Amino acid sequence: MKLLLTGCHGQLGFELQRSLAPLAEVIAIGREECDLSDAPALRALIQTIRPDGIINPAAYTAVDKAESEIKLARKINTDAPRVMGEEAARCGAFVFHYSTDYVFEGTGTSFYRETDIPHPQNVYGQSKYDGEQALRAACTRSLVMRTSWVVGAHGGNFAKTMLKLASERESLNVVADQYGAPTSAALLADITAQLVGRILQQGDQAFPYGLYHVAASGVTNWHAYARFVIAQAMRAGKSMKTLPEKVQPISTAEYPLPAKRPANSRLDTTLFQHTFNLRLPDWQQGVAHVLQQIL
Ligand SMILES: NC(=O)C1=CN([C@@H]2O[C@H](COP(=O)(O)OP(=O)(O)OC[C@H]3O[C@@H](n4cnc5c(N)ncnc54)[C@H](OP(=O)(O)O)[C@@H]3O)[C@@H](O)[C@H]2O)C=CC1
Ligand SMILES: Cc1cn([C@H]2C[C@H](O)[C@@H](COP(=O)(O)OP(=O)(O)O[C@H]3O[C@@H](C)C(=O)[C@@H](O)[C@H]3O)O2)c(=O)[nH]c1=O
Ligand SMILES: [Mg+2]
Repeated sequence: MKLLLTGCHGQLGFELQRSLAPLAEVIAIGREECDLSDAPALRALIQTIRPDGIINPAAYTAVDKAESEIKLARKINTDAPRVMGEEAARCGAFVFHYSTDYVFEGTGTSFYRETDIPHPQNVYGQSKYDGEQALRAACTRSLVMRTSWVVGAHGGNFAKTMLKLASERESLNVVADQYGAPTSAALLADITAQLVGRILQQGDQAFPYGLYHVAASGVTNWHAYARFVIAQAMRAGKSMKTLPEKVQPISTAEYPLPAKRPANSRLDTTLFQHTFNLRLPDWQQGVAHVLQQIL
């Protein structure tokens, strides 16, 4: 089996290179090999490689910058998945794709299910939602995993930002009214490999393609998450200028940014866990493991 893996230098792409390696021949591409905003180049590449499967963790993930780079965000997050779906359908390949909690409006406190209607509040979220739809419409053999707050040892993320800021400043202000679950890139990569392995062994006649919510279990907010990360770093012997109790809880209104974030990013993962008979560990486990690697 031959797999085409995009975004191989990103958080998730890096972990997928590891987790997919024992299963198949993996052709891992980064921006150097193919600029995903160039649809004809992407089409040509897929036609040349003729993969059995496309795994697409590549995305435009700069949430605030997307507000002013709308066209580019749409090319990468909407048009590229559409092209992948069209070309996969043509060569009989399957597509695994990732999406985000930011497709939801984020009101209330209940856990979002796959049947809830998205209502993105920012350009990134809209471009990712449109990408899910475009891919699903173009290719029935596509699996979309919506996840949240991805954290990995390789690449940029909130936890690393907090470690850096806490080593430089005496105190930090972090929003305490946005709720969700940090999900480790390694967990998503391991799950992806499990599912690819099933297709490899059993074929995909009965494989339940579709849309699933896949995030670590439990819930936190960015403020509590920041405190957790700093406390773990101190336990590992790192000196921090900001002590966990010096991380001040603030409201979203007190931290204005170009892109509006959902206050509620809770994802209900029941459908995924039941369908695939896999369990999703608590967010703390994944974050602790990432921190062990970083620290
Ligand atoms: N990060 C998060 O918190 C969350 C992410 N997701 C989704 O999960 C998936 C993986 O995210 P994550 O690994 O964190 O993302 P990263 O930002 O870490 O990685 C994305 C990768 O995509 C590549 N890329 C961006 N633009 C292009 C382009 N024009 N051509 C080729 N490659 C490009 C980047 O390359 P380069 O390094 O050169 O920029 C980067 O390697 C994405 O679909 C994302 O939307 C979902 C929920 C939360
Ligand atoms: C750095 C910093 C951020 N914040 C706030 C801003 C924001 O509301 C929240 C998170 O900040 P970030 O900019 O790191 O998070 P953001 O880039 O919005 O993270 C999102 O990325 C995309 C790709 C996704 O798909 C989402 O699931 C989510 O992970 O923390 C503070 O309150 N204080 C700070 O010092
Ligand atoms: Mg960000």
